[in-house]
Amino acid sequence: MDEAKMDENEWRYHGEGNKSLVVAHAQTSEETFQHLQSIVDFSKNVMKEFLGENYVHCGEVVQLPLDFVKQLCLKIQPERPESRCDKDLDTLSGYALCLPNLARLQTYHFAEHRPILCVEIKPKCGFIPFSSDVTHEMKHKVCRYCMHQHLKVANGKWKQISKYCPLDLYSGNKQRMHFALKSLLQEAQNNLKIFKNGELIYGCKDSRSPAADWSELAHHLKPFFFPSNGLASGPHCTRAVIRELVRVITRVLLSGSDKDRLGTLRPGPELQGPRVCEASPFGRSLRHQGKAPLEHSGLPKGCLLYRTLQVQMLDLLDIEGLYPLYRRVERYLEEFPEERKALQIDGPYDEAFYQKLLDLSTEDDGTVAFALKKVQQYRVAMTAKDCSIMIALSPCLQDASPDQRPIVPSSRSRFAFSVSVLDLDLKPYESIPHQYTLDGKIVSYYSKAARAKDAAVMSTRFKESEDCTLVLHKV
Ligand SMILES: O=P(O)(O)O[C@@H]1[C@@H](OP(=O)(O)O)[C@H](OP(=O)(O)O)[C@H](O)[C@H](OP(=O)(O)O)[C@H]1OP(=O)(O)O
Ligand SMILES: Nc1ncnc2c1ncn2[C@@H]1O[C@H](COP(=O)(O)OP(=O)(O)OP(=O)(O)O)[C@@H](O)[C@H]1O
Repeated sequence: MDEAKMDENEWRYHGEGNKSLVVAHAQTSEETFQHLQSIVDFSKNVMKEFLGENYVHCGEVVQLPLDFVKQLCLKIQPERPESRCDKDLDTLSGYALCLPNLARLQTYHFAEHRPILCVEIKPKCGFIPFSSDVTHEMKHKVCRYCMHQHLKVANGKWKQISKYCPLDLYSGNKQRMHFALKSLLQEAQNNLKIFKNGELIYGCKDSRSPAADWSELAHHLKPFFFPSNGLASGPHCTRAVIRELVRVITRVLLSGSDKDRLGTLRPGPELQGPRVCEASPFGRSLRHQGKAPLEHSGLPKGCLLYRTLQVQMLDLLDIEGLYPLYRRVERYLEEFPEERKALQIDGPYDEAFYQKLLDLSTEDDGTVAFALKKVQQYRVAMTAKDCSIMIALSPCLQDASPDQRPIVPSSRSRFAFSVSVLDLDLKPYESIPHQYTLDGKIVSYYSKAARAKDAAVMSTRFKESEDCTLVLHKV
């Protein structure tokens, strides 16, 4: 074992069974501090540059008294979902990341006494890979999210397949975006949460969570969207409130000015792959109706969805093209382990790190430098594929004087709003082999499921056609 870990003060009691006593090695406080600081640096020097400063809140590393941390952990333990309780909280280092509460307005602090609605969306990957390294034809037709749904349901992570498809949300087409948001509202999984005054009122924790209740949600939302009229309750009211919510969120998602400092990625890789996922029920229903190819109005360049998609598309090679490059870096590190620091694999995530990400060339000159650049771009892209968007909305009075604050109107009210991104810690280098294996599993499971479905459709058709089979006997 590593000599550096031979200090008994860094070990602590973990648990014991009949035969074994388990002690666990704790990271030193210094390591924890460095790790948290690298998250802040990455947000500040990379994500803020790419996504724009209005959307990214980097936070800061703070030191807390250990007693306070211990008491806090005990206090919140009963509220943690069971599925997360296998992860221990760090109660030893005394360091934590302090972030603003993004469920509140980030633009308008003096309105904090006003009620706040916050919608959190984890949109996932918004494009279909166009890389020529992709070997599975299915990956050029169906997006990863839609394929992954089948595996997640089979594994019991979620109860049923969602109709949400990220390509609909990222389309910039209002109709498709409405469909995507409604689908999220039907089957929130871990892609949608709604908070009222900071308290979670909608969204599920795991597959055991009760089914979504729209009328209860509408009851919470009604005062925001229909503040002064006595819109009756019942299904009509529920539909009206949900419709307003979907429209307002769509408007906010399409907002954002080109004038905000745009990341240097612009004009960045243009969307090359298909713009519609074959598994999206929206696309399928249009195809069945024999309607023309879907209109793609595109996202306005200033909006957060556009910027996030640009960063996601730093994954130009797909995991299939990336994995051999990762192996190249690995072989180099096996030979020269001391080079890990110089390669900046674990940071520092500084200006130099950011600058290297901007080179989008895909011409492989066989060097470790090329492989490393693509690996780092892939890690950044994966981070953007897994981040969440927080939209905070607070009603403003009809007669409030117009100023610089962004305002979104709904049919009966107006909201001051802010949009922020969260969960921007860079995906670890070590997770690349896992990504590669998972990708294979997702595609092969989906292909099997799709084949089984095709077979079922064929057999129904066959049965239907049996009704009018003519059996001709030889004479
Ligand atoms: O691989 P995916 O697409 O399933 O994404 C994982 C997420 O699952 P999801 O598909 O959103 O339900 C997963 O979400 P949950 O923890 O399951 O809610 C994590 O965000 C995970 O990131 P990390 O490994 O914790 O840094 C995510 O892993 P990464 O692939 O981003 O590393
Ligand atoms: N600054 C914040 N303000 C308000 N809520 C937050 C903030 N940061 C995190 N949250 C809430 O906590 C949840 C978990 O945070 P986060 O996604 O950063 O954790 P994670 O462990 O990185 O998650 P993942 O499993 O997606 O990797 C978020 O979905 C959000 O609801």
